[in-house]
Amino acid sequence: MSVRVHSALGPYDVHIERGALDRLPGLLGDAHRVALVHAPAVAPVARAVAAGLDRPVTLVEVPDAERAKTPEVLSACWNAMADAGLTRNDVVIGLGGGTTTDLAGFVAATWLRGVAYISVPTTVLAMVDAAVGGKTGINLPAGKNLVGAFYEPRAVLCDLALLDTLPDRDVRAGLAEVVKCGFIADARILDLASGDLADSTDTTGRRFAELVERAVAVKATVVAADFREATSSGSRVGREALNYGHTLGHAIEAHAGYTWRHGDAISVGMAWMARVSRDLLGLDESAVALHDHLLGGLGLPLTYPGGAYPELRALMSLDKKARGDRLRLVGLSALGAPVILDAPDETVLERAYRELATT
Ligand SMILES: NC(=O)c1ccc[n+]([C@@H]2O[C@H](COP(=O)([O-])OP(=O)(O)OC[C@H]3O[C@@H](n4cnc5c(N)ncnc54)[C@H](O)[C@@H]3O)[C@@H](O)[C@H]2O)c1
Ligand SMILES: O=C(O)C(=O)C[C@@H](O)[C@H](O)[C@H](O)COP(=O)(O)O
Ligand SMILES: [Zn+2]
Repeated sequence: MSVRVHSALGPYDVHIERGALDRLPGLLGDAHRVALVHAPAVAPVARAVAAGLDRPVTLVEVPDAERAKTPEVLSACWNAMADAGLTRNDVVIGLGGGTTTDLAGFVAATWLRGVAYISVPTTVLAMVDAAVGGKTGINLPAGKNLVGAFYEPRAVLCDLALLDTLPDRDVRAGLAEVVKCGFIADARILDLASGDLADSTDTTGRRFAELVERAVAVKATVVAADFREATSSGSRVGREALNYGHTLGHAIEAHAGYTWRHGDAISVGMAWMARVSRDLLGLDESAVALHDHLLGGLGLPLTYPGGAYPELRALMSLDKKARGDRLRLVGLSALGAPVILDAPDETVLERAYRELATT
């Protein structure tokens, strides 16, 4: 099936099916050359893709995971574009997990001030989230995704067959973003996942495919309404809703030196926000328990060392939702009802964090 994303930069399709990669040759238009930026884990796929395209393809292998999202690797990619002679009508393809698609999208956004980009996500997380919606960029030691651009792909090819080699830990990390979409917008996702947690992780199954489709649909709807994350006002939430669990999650990633999986970090972040939401927004205790049941049941972490809170709090000050000295968090007043918490009570935040350590 396909989901159309109506973003501010024009519509494009996200194709979700086994065999979606077969669509790639038909998407290249008049490109003379292709730069295929890929993760090491999918190098054999990259070579097979390159062999199937009837024009010169430059393979650009980047480091694994968050080690790809650095200024040094970005600069190496720009030099690879120069060496390849990539011109304005040419195409950059990003093939890999969310780290690769975030980087490759930013390369496409910045090379010659923007060339066409096709995203081929190869992890659950990248299919349901990173490759859709136009956020591209890299990290700095000071914080997650601090440098980047909003830039849309020509198309996104979610070939579910590519998940056959994905380690179970990464399948589960990707499902963290799926249940996030359930918590903020689509209760059917919560029913589907809680209906059979083990079956939810079977990437060949029908339940899994529906979870992916629904998460992409949530993202497409949110992005269509607020592409540049600019329309939250007061407690009304636009695209920032997709950041549920991310303020603490990103701080954990930076604190851990980018050694944690993104999905694992936001799992802790959502467990924290569920408790903050209970204390400041009256979120039901049953909804908090559902967070623990779903995230914990998927094998995702719910805690981070208690002593780290002061450093995590300092890192949270650089969150993109912050305004001046004011921290702004995405909370839930109920399942499916995201709310912005502006300058929340600091004692509540710390107490909720300490509660996690004892969960
Ligand atoms: N732009 C956005 O809107 C957005 C949204 C969500 C997350 N993100 C970003 O995405 C990143 C996380 O993405 P991720 O979870 O995909 O991590 P990742 O890119 O590190 O991939 C996870 C691991 O899986 C390996 N891998 C990838 N595809 C594989 C395959 N088919 N078979 C075997 N191994 C494979 C990778 O090499 C890596 O080791 C974070 O940097 C996060 O900030 C961005
Ligand atoms: O697309 C969005 O908007 C999101 O917030 C999705 C998040 O899952 C994703 O991790 C995103 O990269 C976070 O963006 P950031 O602006 O907080 O860095
Ligand atoms: Zn995320």
